[in-house]
Amino acid sequence: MVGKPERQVAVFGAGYIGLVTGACLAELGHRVVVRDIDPDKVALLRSGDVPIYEPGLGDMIVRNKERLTFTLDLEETLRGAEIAYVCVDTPPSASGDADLSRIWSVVKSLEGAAHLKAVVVKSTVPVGTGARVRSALDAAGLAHVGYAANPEFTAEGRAVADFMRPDRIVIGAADEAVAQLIADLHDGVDGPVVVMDVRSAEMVKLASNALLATKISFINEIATLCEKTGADVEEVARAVGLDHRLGPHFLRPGIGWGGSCFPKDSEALRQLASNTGYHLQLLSAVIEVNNLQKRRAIQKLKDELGTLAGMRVALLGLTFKPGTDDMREAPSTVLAGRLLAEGAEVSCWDPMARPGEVEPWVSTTRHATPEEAMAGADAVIVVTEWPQLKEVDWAKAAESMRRPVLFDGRNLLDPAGMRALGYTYMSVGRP
Ligand SMILES: NC(=O)C1=CN([C@@H]2O[C@H](COP(=O)(O)OP(=O)(O)OC[C@H]3O[C@@H](n4cnc5c(N)ncnc54)[C@H](O)[C@@H]3O)[C@@H](O)[C@H]2O)C=CC1
Ligand SMILES: O=C(O)[C@H]1O[C@H](OP(=O)(O)OP(=O)(O)OC[C@H]2O[C@@H](n3ccc(=O)[nH]c3=O)[C@H](O)[C@@H]2O)[C@H](O)[C@@H](O)[C@@H]1O
Repeated sequence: MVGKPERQVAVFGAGYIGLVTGACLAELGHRVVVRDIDPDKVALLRSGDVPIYEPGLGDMIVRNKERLTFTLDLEETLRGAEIAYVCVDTPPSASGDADLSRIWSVVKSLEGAAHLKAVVVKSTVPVGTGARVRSALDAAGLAHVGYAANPEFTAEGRAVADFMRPDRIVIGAADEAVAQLIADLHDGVDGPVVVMDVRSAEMVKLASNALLATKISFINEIATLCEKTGADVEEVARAVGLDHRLGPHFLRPGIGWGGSCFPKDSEALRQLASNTGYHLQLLSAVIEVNNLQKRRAIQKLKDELGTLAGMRVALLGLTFKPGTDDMREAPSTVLAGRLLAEGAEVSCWDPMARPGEVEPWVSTTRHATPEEAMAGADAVIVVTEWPQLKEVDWAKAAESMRRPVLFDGRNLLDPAGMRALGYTYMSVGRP
């Protein structure tokens, strides 16, 4: 740690974001206590294990074990803490609005922590949440404690690297000294600090995710049109992305976006608008295109096979993207559900997923290798572009299938090569 003083930080939530935040702040030289209410998670962390898969995280936790502790205990969390970071989950509620109950539970637990200098919300929240937290802190006699929004932009599978080298650190605060305190906490992080008011910082997070999702839905619609007109979306996306005003990122067509954030955050932003009486037309279309994209994959198979009833379909990859074990809102779940509803049998493979004993996974058979999942199948769908799929002996796998029908939902494989192996090959927006 160079320059800025070392701080004592309390982190609430030992999930993807809380763990990465806690570990990275410890790496920067701060003393960090991470609290969770899940006893199993805390026990695992205390035993030296990491409950999630995130590259580099385990090593970072071990490296900083003198400065980084995990606890269930509130008093231990807050003892000597100067800054309280709120990193709890904000899942969708039945209405589509973000469920902030865990945020309120943490804010309530801060009552009495008069020694804090600042409370910082990192969780993704609707615009206006900070103002409500501010009022709650004031009402709890903590008017002297600063407040900041510090939304997180890391992507799973590269969260540690993203945290240490972000495109920007956004800090929303009404008070300059509080903004400076949080900026100083990031001393050693390689990225620009952008300070603004709290509401704008909250909006930056939601707008960023919505725009990323928009780019993907846009290219997926263009892919559909490519299929109808004979153009190749991969060529189109490559050349469109060369325009520096548009950029090459988030133009990969596929079976639709999923994950713990795009689906919930886009819906939460839509509902935030609805709550003000405004209908976000563009974002609504972005969500609709994404929902259709997953169903279109199943329709394509149905068209090819005549029926899905009684067919065995192999799903290769289950997590919402490679490099993570996260199954939240994974497109594979919709595909499996639709296939089962059509009367198909589902076999699957994934190197990381933890689907658990819930529908639709309880009715599927999981295999140790892609080849095993494909043996005897009538069709196979590449759902997640795991690098392992590049190593599959596709020729042998084709022979082992009842019918070598392949829907490449991530445009991972070479169409001509796969057709030469005997596959009836379909992909997203490529001839
Ligand atoms: N997962 C990601 O890559 C990103 C997530 N975010 C946002 O960060 C927030 C957290 O997301 P994740 O880490 O993915 O969620 P998560 O579900 O992995 O972790 C949340 C943790 O908070 C714990 N928790 C709940 N109530 C608590 C309380 N009262 N005190 C202490 N711990 C409590 C839960 O037991 C859980 O371990 C969400 O708002 C999400 O939208 C933002 C950017 C990226
Ligand atoms: O708020 C969040 O939680 C995070 O959400 C996303 O990160 P993440 O969900 O981890 O993963 P992404 O790499 O963005 O992928 C999201 C989904 O979009 C899909 N995707 C992504 C890019 C693309 O070109 N095409 C495409 O279909 C992926 O397959 C995946 O299903 C954002 O990239 C992060 O900046 C943000 O912090």
